[in-house]
Amino acid sequence: MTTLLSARGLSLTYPGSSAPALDGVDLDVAVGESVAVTGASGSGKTTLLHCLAGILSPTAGEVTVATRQGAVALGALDDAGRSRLRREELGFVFQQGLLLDELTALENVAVARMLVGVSRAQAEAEAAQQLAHLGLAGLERRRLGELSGGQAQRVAIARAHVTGARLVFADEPTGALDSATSADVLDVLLASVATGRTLVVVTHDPEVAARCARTVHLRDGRVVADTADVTR
Ligand SMILES: Nc1ncnc2c1ncn2[C@@H]1O[C@H](COP(=O)(O)OP(=O)(O)OP(=O)(O)O)[C@@H](O)[C@H]1O
Repeated sequence: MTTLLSARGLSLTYPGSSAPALDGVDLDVAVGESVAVTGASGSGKTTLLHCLAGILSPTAGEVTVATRQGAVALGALDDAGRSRLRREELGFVFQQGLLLDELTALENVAVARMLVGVSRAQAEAEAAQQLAHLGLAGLERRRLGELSGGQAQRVAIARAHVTGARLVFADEPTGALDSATSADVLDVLLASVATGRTLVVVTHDPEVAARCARTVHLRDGRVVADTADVTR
């Protein structure tokens, strides 16, 4: 097992809060795993995802990511370094947020490559290829608002994948979708796991969790169950 992501003793207390949102989480994620993070509302799922991805800095503990340049401790990076690591190494699929309604599908995907210095022409060529791969050929010039929820999530996945990210974080990626469209979006995410990507997905949806190889369950900011403990 090759570890891609490792968290040790992760704790985070938000300013002004008396209770920790995360309380001593240890987690190792191996290359090629699909991990569902579940738990009741307020149990710390999104906070954990954001700490694992370097969006939030924990109050205590450390996250290490195996990048293409070797192992990197997120705590050793400054804000700019963490932003760069996110752009170059990680993919994000959130329920809403990263995509811009006023841009076309193609532009929304291409921007992820342009942010790392790739020319517009090259970025758009790569974006078109990624969109076609995810079944969106012919819709490249549609603005996001002209796509269905499921199509928009495919654009988000294309954006996460176009960078070559090996590690994809998804936060309630099917939260706004009906069950047939949810299953379809999950098919796309899991197909990418079958080709070697690693997926960490925060979800309330038991069907999403059931289709992931592993479930990590949080309560009050702690891991209280991890199916890897049973299967390893
Ligand atoms: N920016 C913030 N400032 C203060 N407290 C916060 C902030 N974000 C989250 N919290 C608190 O931290 C705890 C964990 O929140 P978090 O969003 O991680 O939970 P969650 O499991 O993702 O919840 P949900 O399923 O409702 O999205 C909650 O008690 C929440 O109220």
